[in-house]
Amino acid sequence: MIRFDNVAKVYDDTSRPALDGITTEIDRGAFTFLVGASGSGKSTFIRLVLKEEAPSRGAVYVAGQNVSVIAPWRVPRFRRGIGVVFQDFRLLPGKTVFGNVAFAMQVLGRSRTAIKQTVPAVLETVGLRGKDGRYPHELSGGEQQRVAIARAVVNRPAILLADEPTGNLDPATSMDIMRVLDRINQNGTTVVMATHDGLIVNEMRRRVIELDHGAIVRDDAAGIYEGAR
Ligand SMILES: Nc1ncnc2c1ncn2[C@@H]1O[C@H](COP(=O)(O)OP(=O)(O)OP(=O)(O)O)[C@@H](O)[C@H]1O
Repeated sequence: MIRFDNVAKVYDDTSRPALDGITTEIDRGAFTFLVGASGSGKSTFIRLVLKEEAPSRGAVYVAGQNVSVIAPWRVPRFRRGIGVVFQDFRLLPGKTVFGNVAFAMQVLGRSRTAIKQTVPAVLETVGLRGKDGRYPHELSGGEQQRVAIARAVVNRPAILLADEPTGNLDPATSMDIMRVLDRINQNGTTVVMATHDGLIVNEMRRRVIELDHGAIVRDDAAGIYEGAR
């Protein structure tokens, strides 16, 4: 589903590569943790999958396609196949829970009927039944992240990328969010989650790819993470 073939990334204004010779493959339907200390390259990995950055060397393939050769006018359609969740939720403050999730369908021109059918079902999946009329400031952090996840998956992307999705949440709330991500993965979505939270990684027992200074230093099928080296 996602393949990195000897990928290096050097940002223009730095000399040290953010990613340095990464070769790895993530299967369709897998749940994969990307771990490592701050600055190890996790977010860069995610940005390359999204074609927000271009590799300086090597190639990134998503669903068999080399992302470097996707024409600019095709990039929006390419990104529609990928849901993204961030640490800071990034909800629209002036829209309700329903409105935030519906907006992701509206921008694709989906019908009102489709939106009315789909949004409640997705809110149910993330555990937000009954909260559809609330505004983001009326929700806990965990609930806001559930809205962000609902918005990311409402158009049924093949891949969900989560960059430190539990970074602003307490341990119990973080585990609730992990159960939501796990459910989405069970429904067939390939999930890649960047984190430095060893507690979560050790609880979930999924594949762990560990980065250190832009290189893969460990890749375990049902790994644990002791924390940053
Ligand atoms: N836009 C940029 N321009 C220049 N250098 C960058 C840019 N983005 C990241 N870097 C550098 O690339 C390296 C990897 O950063 P990256 O954000 O991918 O790491 P990370 O593992 O996601 O860290 P964090 O957990 O702190 O988000 C770091 O040295 C960082 O300073």
